[in-house]
Amino acid sequence: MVGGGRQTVRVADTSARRAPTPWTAPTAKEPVATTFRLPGSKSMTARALVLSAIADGPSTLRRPLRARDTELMAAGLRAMGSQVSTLDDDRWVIRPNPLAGPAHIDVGLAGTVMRFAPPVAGLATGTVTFDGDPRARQRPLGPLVGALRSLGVRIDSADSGGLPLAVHGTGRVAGGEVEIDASASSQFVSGLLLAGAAFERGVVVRHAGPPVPSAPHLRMTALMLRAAGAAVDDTTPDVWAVQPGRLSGRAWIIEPDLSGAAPFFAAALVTGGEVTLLGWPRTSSQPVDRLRALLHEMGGEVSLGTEGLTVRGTGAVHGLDADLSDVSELTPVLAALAALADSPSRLRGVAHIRGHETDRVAALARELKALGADVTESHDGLEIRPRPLRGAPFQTYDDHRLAHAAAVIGLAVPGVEVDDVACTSKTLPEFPALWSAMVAGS
Ligand SMILES: O=C(O)C1=C[C@@H](OP(=O)(O)O)[C@@H](O)[C@H](O)C1
Ligand SMILES: C=C(OP(=O)(O)O)C(=O)O
Repeated sequence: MVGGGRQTVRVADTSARRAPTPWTAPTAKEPVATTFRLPGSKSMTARALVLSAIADGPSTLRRPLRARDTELMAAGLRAMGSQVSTLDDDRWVIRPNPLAGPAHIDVGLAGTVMRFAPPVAGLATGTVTFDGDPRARQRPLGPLVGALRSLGVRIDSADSGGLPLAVHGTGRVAGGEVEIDASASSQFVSGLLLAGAAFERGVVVRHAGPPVPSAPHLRMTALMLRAAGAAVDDTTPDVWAVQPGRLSGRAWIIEPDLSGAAPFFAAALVTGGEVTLLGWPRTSSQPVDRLRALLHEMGGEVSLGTEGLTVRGTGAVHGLDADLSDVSELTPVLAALAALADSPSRLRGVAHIRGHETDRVAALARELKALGADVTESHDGLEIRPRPLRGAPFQTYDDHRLAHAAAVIGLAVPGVEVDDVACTSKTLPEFPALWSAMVAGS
């Protein structure tokens, strides 16, 4: 078989199948009242790992996220020669080494690993192969592979342009200007930029196509590159430039994960309770103002105090009409709130989440309908008209954020039977324990 005129890769299927863990989502008898800590942001941990692996000195990550996605990133960088010590939960240490193959990287189901690691592999000497869970082979990757090829990296791919891949690194990437359609994922752009300072001519990425989602994640990429010493120009819409140059090793302090906190904050709204996330920074690279506005529109209050970020529910949950393209990770939890609201909702602008861990638009429509909600699916979102809900089986499709959505509904609807809560290990292995403790305390 030949992929795009190039040799197609065949590597062993490395997907580790877990036994599913069924879970009855606990129902809240009282308003929740909890103050809790969360591990670091998945997105910041992934970026800090990549930047540290191509820096010119050692780095530390304080309060990183230990979860499947970030462990896979650490393992992938290790496979290419970086020293990545993750023994201490609070402090990971990365010592960069010359990157080299042969190596194999299991991306699991992590968009960050499948989009951020191949550009780094282009900088290695030798061949680095990539594969992941069956669903990872269906997630969009072709535009990134095409962009890397035009920047001078030799890559074999599946016919689709996606996984499995073999990146034949030569120890150098010419870099320069490249055009890409990044409408399927902002991570294509982030991946090119994160490695771009180490390309001989740096990189200039021009997006052409429907709008790029997840603008806050692109700002996070630019911010963290600058913090590592890179010169980044993101002043022109849809164009990002990173000058060639050395990156410094540094101490990264990882913020708590705002998207991971979203279901807990939603619990404050559903139960009319109060939830505080400790350790929230004064200034954040995550879209906290947007979350504040969305939760406010749905009936909650968000405030930042000395203790942390607090969300209070008022007892009422209102419907929402919003374009979520910049915060699409929040769609499953907001859809769950919408199903419990006192008025209809329209969640728009998220066509690209059909390429996330599962087709989230279709999966949410199907599972919310199974609970009795009146849902219409459009190409780029959902219309949700609340109706009385009933307990029923709820399938997660290996998607951690589908499990979060089920948990939120379960607070108010007894008998939501989640087929596999262990899929939350992708970004927050502690989820079931933290959730049950929150509800038990209510
Ligand atoms: O760069 C990142 O860390 C991420 C970017 C977004 O990806 P998409 O732009 O593909 O939605 C987001 O949904 C994902 O969870 C994390
Ligand atoms: C879309 C997500 O993940 P990924 O980084 O795998 O794209 C997510 O965590 O909601």
